[in-house]
Amino acid sequence: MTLKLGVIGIGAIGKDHIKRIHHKLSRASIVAVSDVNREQTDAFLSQECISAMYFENGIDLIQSKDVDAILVTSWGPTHEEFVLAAVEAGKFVFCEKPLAVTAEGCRQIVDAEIKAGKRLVQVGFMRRFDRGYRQLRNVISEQEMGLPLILNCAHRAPAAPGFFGDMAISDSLVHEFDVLRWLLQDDYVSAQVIQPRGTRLCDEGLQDPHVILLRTRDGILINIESFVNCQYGYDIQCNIICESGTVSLPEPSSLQRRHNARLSTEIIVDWQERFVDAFDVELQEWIDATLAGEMNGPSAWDGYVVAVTADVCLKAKHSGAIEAIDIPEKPTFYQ
Ligand SMILES: NC(=O)C1=CN([C@@H]2O[C@H](COP(=O)(O)OP(=O)(O)OC[C@H]3O[C@@H](n4cnc5c(N)ncnc54)[C@H](O)[C@@H]3O)[C@@H](O)[C@H]2O)C=CC1
Ligand SMILES: O=C1[C@@H](O)[C@H](O)[C@@H](O)[C@H](O)[C@H]1O
Repeated sequence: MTLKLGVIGIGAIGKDHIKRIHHKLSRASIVAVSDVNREQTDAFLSQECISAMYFENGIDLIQSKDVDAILVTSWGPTHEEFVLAAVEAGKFVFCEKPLAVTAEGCRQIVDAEIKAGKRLVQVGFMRRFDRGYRQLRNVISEQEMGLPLILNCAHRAPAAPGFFGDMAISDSLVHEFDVLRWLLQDDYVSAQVIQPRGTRLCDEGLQDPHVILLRTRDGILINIESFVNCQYGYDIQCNIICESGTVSLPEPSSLQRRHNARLSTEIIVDWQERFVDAFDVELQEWIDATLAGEMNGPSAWDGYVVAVTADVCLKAKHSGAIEAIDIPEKPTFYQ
C-alpha cells in the first residue's frame, strides 16, 4: 500500500521533504500540494517531474478524499490551524516545528487530539532520529557511566537575520529542548538565561550569543550556548558528564585532508546537511507507522512541553531571574 501525501508549504523544508519522499523514501507518494505562492510551487514540481494536485487552501487539501495524510511545512503561525483541521478530519499529520507558536495553541491541539481519541500528530523534532543522539540515549539509559550530572551543549549557526531576536530560543533551541528531555527521560523545572558580551559580527541590535541554564527534575544541570552568528559554520555540540565518564555527540563524518602542511576536516554550514540522515529516518518511520495506523514519534504533548519551556526561557531572558518551568502531569493518553 502507498500512503497518499498532501504537503502544505512548498518552501525550503517542504521542498526538501518532497524530494526525499519522491526520490529516496518508500511506501508514500506526493499527490497534493498547497502553497500561497503558486508560481514557486509549479516551478518546483516541474523541476522535480512530480505531478500533484494543487490546492490554493491548505484546509481543502486536508479535507480531500484523495489525501491520506498531511505534512505541514508552512510558516510556523499557520501550523495550529492546519493541525487542528487534520485532527478534525481524522488524518495523520506530520507538523514541522513549532507545533504552534504559543503554548496555548499547542494545548488546543493536545485537547483536540485527546477528544478525537487517537494519536494523529507527530512534530518534526528530527534529532531523535539522528544516529548520534540515539547512541547517546542508549549510553544514558543503560547507565554505562553512571548517572548524568551535567550537559554542555551548543547550537551554533554562521549568521542570523536581525529579526531573529527571540527566535534563537523559540525557533532554534526548541530542538535542544526536545531532544535533551527525550535523551535524559527527564523534564525541566527551571530556566535561567545569561547574556555574555555580544558579538559585533551580527545585525544591529541583535543580542548574540546567549547561555541558557536548565535544571531538570532529577537535578541535572544543562548548559546550552546559543550562538547564531558564529561565522564559521553550523555546529551542534552535546557533551554529557556522568558519574564515571563523559560521552559526546559525534562530529558529522568528514574527509580528513593532509595537504600543504595542514591536517583539516570540513565543517557543515547549514541545517539541511547536518541532519540529512535523521530527516530521512524520521519521515520513513513516520510513513511506515502511519500505514500501520500508529504514531510513535514526538507527540503533540512533546510539542506542548517544548513550547512551555521556550516561553519560560524567553521570560527568563527578559527578567534575568531563574524562572520556574511548570509542566503539568502528562495525560495518560500520551503515556
Ligand atoms: N526541522 C528542522 O530542522 C527545520 C524546520 N523548519 C520549520 O519548517 C517550517 C517552514 O520553514 P521553511 O521551509 O524554512 O520556511 P519557508 O519560508 O522557506 O517556507 C514556508 C512556505 O510556506 C508557505 N506558506 C506560508 N503560509 C502558507 C499558507 N497559509 N498555506 C500554504 N503555504 C503557506 C510559504 O509561501 C513558503 O513557501 C517552519 O515552521 C520552520 O520552523 C525549517 C527548517 C528546518
Ligand atoms: O529548525 C531549524 C530552523 O528552522 C532554524 O532556523 C535553525 O536555527 C535550526 O538549526 C534548524 O534545525
